[in-house]
Amino acid sequence: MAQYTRVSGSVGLITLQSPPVNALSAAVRQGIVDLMQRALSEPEVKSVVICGQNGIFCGGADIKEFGGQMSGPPLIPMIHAIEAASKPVVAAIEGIALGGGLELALGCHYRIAHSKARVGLPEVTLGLLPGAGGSQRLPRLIGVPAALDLITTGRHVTAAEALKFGLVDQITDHNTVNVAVKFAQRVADQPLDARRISTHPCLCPSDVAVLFEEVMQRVRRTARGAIAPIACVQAVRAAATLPYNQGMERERELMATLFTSGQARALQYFFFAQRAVGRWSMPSGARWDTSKPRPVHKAAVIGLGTMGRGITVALAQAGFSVVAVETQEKQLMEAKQAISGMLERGAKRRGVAPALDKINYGRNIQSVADVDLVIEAVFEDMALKKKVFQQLSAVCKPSTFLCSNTSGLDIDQLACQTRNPELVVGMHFFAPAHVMKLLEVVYGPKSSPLAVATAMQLGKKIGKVSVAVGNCRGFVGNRMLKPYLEQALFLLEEGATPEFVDQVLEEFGFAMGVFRMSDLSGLDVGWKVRLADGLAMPDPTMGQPTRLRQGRRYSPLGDLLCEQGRFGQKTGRGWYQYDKPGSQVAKPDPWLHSFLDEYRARHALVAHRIDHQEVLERCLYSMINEGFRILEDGIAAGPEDIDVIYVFGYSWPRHRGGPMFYAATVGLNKVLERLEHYYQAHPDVPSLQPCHLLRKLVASGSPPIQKWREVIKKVRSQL
Ligand SMILES: CCC/C=C/C(=O)SCCNC(=O)CCNC(=O)[C@H](O)C(C)(C)COP(=O)([O-])OP(=O)([O-])OC[C@H]1O[C@@H](n2cnc3c(N)ncnc32)[C@H](O)[C@@H]1OP(=O)([O-])[O-]
Repeated sequence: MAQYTRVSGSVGLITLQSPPVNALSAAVRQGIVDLMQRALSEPEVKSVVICGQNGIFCGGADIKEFGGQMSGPPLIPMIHAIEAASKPVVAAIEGIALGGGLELALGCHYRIAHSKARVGLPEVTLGLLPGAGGSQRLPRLIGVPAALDLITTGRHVTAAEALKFGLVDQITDHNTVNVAVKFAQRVADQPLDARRISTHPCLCPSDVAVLFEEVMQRVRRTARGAIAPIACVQAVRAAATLPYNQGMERERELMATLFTSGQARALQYFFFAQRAVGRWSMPSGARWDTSKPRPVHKAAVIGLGTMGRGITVALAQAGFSVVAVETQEKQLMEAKQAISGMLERGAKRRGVAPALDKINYGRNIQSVADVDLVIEAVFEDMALKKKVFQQLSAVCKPSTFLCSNTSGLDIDQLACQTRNPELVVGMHFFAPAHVMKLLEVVYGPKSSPLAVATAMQLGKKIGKVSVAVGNCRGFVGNRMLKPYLEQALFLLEEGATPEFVDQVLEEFGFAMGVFRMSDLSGLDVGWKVRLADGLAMPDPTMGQPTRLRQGRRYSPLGDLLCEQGRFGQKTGRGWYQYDKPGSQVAKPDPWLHSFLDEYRARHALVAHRIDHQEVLERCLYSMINEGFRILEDGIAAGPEDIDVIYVFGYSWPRHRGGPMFYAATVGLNKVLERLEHYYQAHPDVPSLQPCHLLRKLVASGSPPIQKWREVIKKVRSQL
C-alpha cells in the first residue's frame, strides 16, 4: 500500500506502507503507480517526494512473492514512468534503500538520504541481479568500477559512502522527509533532462575491457559455482557497451535465467532460514517469544587459547566489558599481545578506536566474581572443564550464567558441577571466533529458557547468527561432520586419493575439500579425541581387527598419519605436503600415495575406480542422513537450523541452501535409494543406514521442506 498527502501546498508526498520493511509488494507497486498518476494530474502539485513509513524507505522487491505467480504492475515500467515524469521526483531515503528500493530511488530525479541510512543492491545474495534497471542505471550514475563492486558483492554502503560515489545528492541529520520536501520545492521549476539517469552515457574508465576481464576472473574464482555474480558482471558489461534500451534487454534476459534457477530458490530459502533460527524453541515448549533474556553488562572468558582470544575480541568489539582469565603467566602475556593486535587491526579496518580498555586481564579465577556471564574456553578435556565449572560455581554470583565453548562435550555433565545448573548452556563458537558468524547455543536437560534466551541475545549483540540446539555428542555441526569425514577416509581405503575427493567437494562449492580442511585445522585435534574415546590405537592383544572398532568399520588412516607426526599445515605434512611448516599451499604428496598403496596391500583391499558421483553421494548423503537423525532426536528444531549451521560454520555453499535443502532439491526418494544402495555395499557402516525420519518423509510423498516440521512432530510423538 501507499499513502498520498499534499504537503506545503505544492508537493505530493507518496509514503510506502508495507511493514516491516516497505517491500515492493503488488499492492505497494499498484499504490505507487496510482499515486504518481494522481500527483502528475493535480495542477497544484509541482514536485513529488517518495518516502517510506516508520523511518524505512524500502527493503526492495517482496521476496515472498518470488515463489508464486507474480501479479500487479511490474517494477520496470513503474520506475520508467517515474523517471519520465514531467515533475521532479525526490526520493527521501531513511533507514534503508535496498535492491528494488534503491532501483526505485535511481528512477527518481534526486535522492536525499539520512546520514544513518544504508543503501545497496543485494540481489546477488538472493541469486538475482538488480533487474529493475539497477544494473544499467547505477554504472551510469557512479561509474563502472564502483557499480561492479556494489552489484557483485551486494554490500550495503553508508550514506556518507553513497554521497562520495554520487549515488545520493545530499545527506542530512535532520528529518529527511522535511528536507526532501523543501528540496522538492526548490527544484520544482528546474529542467529534468539531465536528471534522468537512463539518458546518461555510461562512465567507463579507458581500460574498461581489461577491468571486466579482471573482475570476471575474480568473480569466477570466488563464486564457488554461484551463477548470479557472473550474470551481474555480464549485466554491467552490457551497460558499458550497449545503448540503454539494449542494455535493459540484456538485463531482462540474464534476470530471466536467474529468476527460475535452483540457486535463486536456494538463496531465497536461506534468507528466510536465517531469520527462522531466531524464532527458536525447545522441546519443553519454551520459545523465543515467551522467554525473556537478562541483560549482560560484564562478561568473562576463561582460557585464552585460540578460541578464548577470538571470543574476547568479539565481546570487546561489541562494547562488552570483559574479564579475560588465563592461569599461565606466559600464555597470558602472549594472549594479551595477540588480542591487542586483533583489536587494533579490526579497528583500523572499521575506522574506529580499538576497544583495548574494555578488557581486564587476570590470572586468578576469583577476578570473575562480579560478572554476569562467563564463557569457559579451556582445553577440550572433560575433567578440566568440570574442575573449572566447580570453581566458577563457587566464585561467581548465584545469578551468573555459566557457558562452555565446548565443541561437543556433554553440557549436562558440566551443569551438574554447579549450584545453578539451569544457568548453564553451551556457547559453541567457530574459529576464528571473532570472524566466523555461527554460534551454536546448546541447551542441556537442565538449561532454563532464561539462559538460552540470554545466550541467544548475546550472540546477536556480538554479530553472530545464533542457533539453539540440543545436547548430544558434537551437537549439530560436528555430529554431522563425523560420517562425512568417515566416508572420506573409507574412500581413500577403497582407491581414491585426497586430491580427488577434495576436487569433487570443491567443485560442489565447499571452500575447501575435507582433506585440505583437516590439514588446516590440524589432524591431531581429532586424534586426541579418538584417543580419549579409546578408538585410536586399539590394544592388539584384544584381537580386534584394525579396521573394525566398537563393532563398526573404522579407518585408522588419520591415526597412522598422526603417529608419524603428520599433523597437517603446521608440521608441513599431512594429507598433502607443504614447502615448510605453516605454509598454506597444498601439494600432492607421493609419499602419501605409496603409504595408501601399502596400507591397502596390508589389508588386502583392492583399489577400485571411484567416480565423482560416488564421492559426492557417500560424503554428502551420509551427512544428510545424520541431519535427519538429528531432527528425529529433536536436537535441531527444523531443517533451517541445520542449514544455517552448515553454511555459516562449515562453508557449505550458500547457493545450495544447506544440506537439508540440498536433499530436498535432489529428491528425498533418490537420497533414500542411494543410501540403501551404499548401506547394502557397506553393512558395517551404520551411518549409511537410512534413518526412520527420511523413510517417513518419503512415505509421506516427500513434502516440500517448509512442511517437514509437521512430519517430524508426528515421528517424534511416536517415539
Ligand atoms: C525483481 C526486480 C529486482 C529486484 C529485486 C529485489 O529487490 S530482491 C530484494 C532485495 N532486498 C534485500 O535483499 C533486502 C533483504 N532484507 C534485509 O537485508 C534485511 O531484512 C533488512 C536489512 C532490510 C532489515 O534487517 P533487520 O535485521 O532489521 O530485520 P530482518 O532481516 O529480521 O527483517 C525483518 C522482517 O522483514 C522481512 N523482510 C526483509 N526484507 C524483505 C523483503 N525484501 N521482502 C520480504 N520480506 C522481507 C524479513 O523476512 C523479516 O520477516 P520476519 O522474519 O520478521 O517475518
